[in-house]
Parts: sequence; C-alpha cells; structure tokens
Amino acid sequence: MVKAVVAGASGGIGQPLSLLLKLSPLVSELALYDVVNTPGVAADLSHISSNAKTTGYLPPNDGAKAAFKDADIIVIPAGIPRKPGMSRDDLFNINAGIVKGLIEVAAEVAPNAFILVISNPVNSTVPISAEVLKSKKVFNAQRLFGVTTLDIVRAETFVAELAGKSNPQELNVPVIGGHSGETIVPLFSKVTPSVTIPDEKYDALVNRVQFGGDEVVKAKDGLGSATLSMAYAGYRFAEKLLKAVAGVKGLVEPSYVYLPGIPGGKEIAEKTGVDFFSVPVELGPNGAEKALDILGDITEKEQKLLNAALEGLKGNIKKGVDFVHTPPQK
Ligand SMILES: NC(=O)C1=CN([C@@H]2O[C@H](COP(=O)(O)OP(=O)(O)OC[C@H]3O[C@@H](n4cnc5c(N)ncnc54)[C@H](O)[C@@H]3O)[C@@H](O)[C@H]2O)C=CC1
Ligand SMILES: O=C([O-])CC(=O)C(=O)O
Repeated sequence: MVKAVVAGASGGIGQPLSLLLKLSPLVSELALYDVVNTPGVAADLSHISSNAKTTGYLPPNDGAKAAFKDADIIVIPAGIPRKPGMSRDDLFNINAGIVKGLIEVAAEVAPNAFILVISNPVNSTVPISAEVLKSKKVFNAQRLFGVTTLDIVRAETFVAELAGKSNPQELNVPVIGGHSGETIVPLFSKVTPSVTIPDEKYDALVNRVQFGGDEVVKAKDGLGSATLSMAYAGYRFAEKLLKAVAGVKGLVEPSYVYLPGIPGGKEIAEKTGVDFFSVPVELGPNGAEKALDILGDITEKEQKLLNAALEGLKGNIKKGVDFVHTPPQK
C-alpha cells in the first residue's frame, strides 16, 4: 500500500506526472494538491480503471495537511516555471517560499515520506527542504531527493543520436553536479556501453545537456519550460524508488542529495567541498542506501567542468540554507 502525493498537481508537470502515477501498479492512493483545479484533475483521473484511489485537495480547511497525511512519497513540482531570458535562479524569490511551506507541512504530517523535489532552482530548493526538515527534527537525508533525472534522460537521448544508437535507454549516461547550466556535469567517459564522442563534437554535446532546458523554454516562447519530458523523468525516478523500496535490488539513479547523511556520501562531500551534489545513488528500502563515487578517473575536460560546477553550486546551496535561517523582513 503506497500513498503518493503530487504537490503542484494541476500544473504543466503535475498533470502528466499524476497521470503516470495513477497508472502505476505500485501506487494504491494518489492525493493531488495544488492551489487551483485539483478537484477537476482528480475527478478526471479517478475515472481511469487503475488501482490508485485518487483525491484532490485545495488550501481551504488545511487541504495540504489532509493531502500529505501519512504519505509514503511526496513529489513536488509546485512553483513558477521560467520564461525566455530567465535563469533558474530567477525563480528563487517565489519558489523558495512555496517549497518551504510545503516541506513544513510534510514535516508535520508525513515525517517519514520520501520527498522528491522538482521545483526550481533545485540547487537551492533541496537545501531549503533539508534545512526545514532539520529545524523540525525530522530530517533523514536518505529520504530527500532533488530530481535531476531529466538531465540524464536528455544526455541519453543526445548521446544516442550522436552515436547512432537506436535505443537510448540501453545507454547509461551519468550526469552529476547540480541542475542548472554549468552546474550540470555529464560524464561521457563513463557511458556504458562505452561510446566515442568525436573531439570536435564534445563541447556542443556538453552544452546541449547543460542547456537543454533553455532549448525547451525558447521553443515554448513564453508558455513555460519542460513539462512532458519532466513528468516522464519524475515518474522514472519515483518508480525506481518505489520498486527499490519494495525490494528490487540493483537500482541506481543519480539524484541531488545531502551527501553527509548518506552512506558513502561523506567522502564525496570532502572531495568536492559541497554537501549537496548529484551522484548516482543506489536505491533500497531506506531510500538512498549508498552514494556512489564516480569521480575517480574522470578526464581532464570533465575535471574542468566539475570545477566550474562546484563554484556555481556553492553559492546556490548557501542561498538556500540562508533563506531558511533569515528572519522574514518586516
Ligand atoms: N527538476 C527539473 O528537472 C525540472 C524542474 N522544473 C520546475 O518545476 C516547476 C513547475 O513547473 P511547471 O509544472 O511547468 O509549472 P506550472 O506553472 O505549469 O505548474 C506549477 C503548479 O504549481 C502550483 N502551485 C503554485 N504554488 C503552489 C503552492 N503553494 N502549493 C501547491 N501548488 C502550488 C500552481 O498552481 C501550478 O499548478 C517549476 O519551478 C520548474 O522550473 C521544470 C522542469 C524540469
Ligand atoms: O529549464 C527549466 O527552467 C526547466 C528545467 O529545469 C529543465 O527543463 O531542465
């Protein structure tokens, strides 16, 4: 019996993500929370003849608490998306407060839930989430995930295109670091089965993975950012986690996590100098069972990308942590 919650369920990501979760045999109860439209989205999905009992909640009458109560997994795509010309960090002023509020509710009524944060800027919203959970004394790093799966999905797609592979999903393309521009670090030297990226195509491929989000923002021309590919990516991560929790072994996916709280993570935090970082994570009944160090033997070019990523990440992390500890302006 798994209760899943989507917070931001009426949005561009929220609706298709809720559809995928409604179809999952792993989910028995699906609670949809948003500030608008959830009764309609829930009524619509509830007519699908799959297992999950689907309900919608709005803010009145403590709707968030009712939606989140005793959840096993809470997926958060709530908040505003980018328009052309904006960076993910430009979303901070609005989305930081939204995520903080939702995590406060989760801490109170579902302190053991796995929490998957999609809302941008992920580099900062995950530190915000950790700090809120710490302040409520219910933080378990093994249960908090920043969803960076879309970077992996894009990398698989673009590498397969370049290498002439017909099925991108047969490729494993590790992408580490954070989730914005230069903080995204694809490790093409570690692709399995291995591929050869011609030297003259390397920079453009890295750039496409790092700025794939901008490609979609530009194409949508003011109407938002990636939603359908993100719903797929969010579902892919959630499904892997739920399978691992149910006992399936050997499931690994990169995620942006609090390294010092995860077995194997402390060493990576010491090496990189950052506490929040995306690395391949072995999933299991407790969530993130192990952070895998794949930083050894990376190429010189990858080391340069990593150095640039770490610079950017430090500021993003500090901004998130400070946000939780700075008293609101009067
Ligand atoms: N992690 C990743 O790889 C990706 C993250 N994103 C991020 O996901 C977020 C959502 O994107 P979209 O779905 O396209 O935006 P959207 O605007 O279509 O949907 C967001 C939803 O959040 C709801 N919302 C706002 N405040 C809320 C609150 N306090 N509680 C509950 N719901 C609330 C809105 O009513 C809306 O339905 C954005 O911040 C975007 O940047 C988008 C793509 C990829
Ligand atoms: O680009 C954006 O703002 C949305 C996002 O995170 C992505 O598509 O990777």
